Amino acid sequence: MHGLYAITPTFEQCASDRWLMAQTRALLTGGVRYIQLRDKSCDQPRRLKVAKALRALCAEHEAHLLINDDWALAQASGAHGVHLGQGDGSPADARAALGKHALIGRTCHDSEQLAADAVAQGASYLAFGRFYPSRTKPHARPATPALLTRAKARFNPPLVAIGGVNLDNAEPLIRAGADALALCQGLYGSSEPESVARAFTLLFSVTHKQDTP
Ligand SMILES: Cc1ncc(COP(=O)(O)OP(=O)(O)O)c(N)n1
Ligand SMILES: Cc1nc(C(=O)O)sc1CCOP(=O)(O)O
Repeated sequence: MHGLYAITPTFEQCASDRWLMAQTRALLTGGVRYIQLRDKSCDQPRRLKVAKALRALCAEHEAHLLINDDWALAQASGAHGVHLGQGDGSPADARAALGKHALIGRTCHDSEQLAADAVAQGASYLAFGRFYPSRTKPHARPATPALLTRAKARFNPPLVAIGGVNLDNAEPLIRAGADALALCQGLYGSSEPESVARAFTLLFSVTHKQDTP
């Protein structure tokens, strides 16, 4: 896993499902490789309908769909995987349900111990954050880029950095060891989503080139 990872606004925050699809299409065209459906509603029929539509859009762009919190919805919609917070059940159970190829992400906040637990339970990637103040999740626990560097040296799975990331503050996270950057506001909040996604793709490639001896 590497590159740009877009997290949808909740249904409550979306102007409409049509808007969500149009914005997602633009982000995928701009180079986003992973989409996470993050919705907190109990509207199961709508959640399934949107998940299936996002799954089809991702297929058109050879991108991956993950579902936040809910591996049963991932299974029902044919998504590629699930993102699990600390209260969302174990990666091992999700792996048993979704199979060996599923992408299973785990929130590790600012903790190497949580990351070690996630690795032991078969997580596909480790998510650390938040790195900057986040309007999407104002009370998220702060983490620092130095944690990414330590985690890079210690763990094999890819590292995802999340929280308040934008084009102006992303570079130190890539340099510190983030394989992927996960953003909600910085991508879905943009009036020019395709251009912003392209600019991130360029930033990844320039930063990696500069870091290669
Ligand atoms: C890539 C990524 N990292 C962290 C989170 C946070 O997930 P979680 O701890 O489950 O919190 P909520 O998203 O459910 O509020 C994430 N969603 N994605
Ligand atoms: C969903 C989420 N989880 C976080 C964590 O630190 O665990 S920060 C966050 C919000 C990400 O959205 P934005 O890019 O708009 O800040």
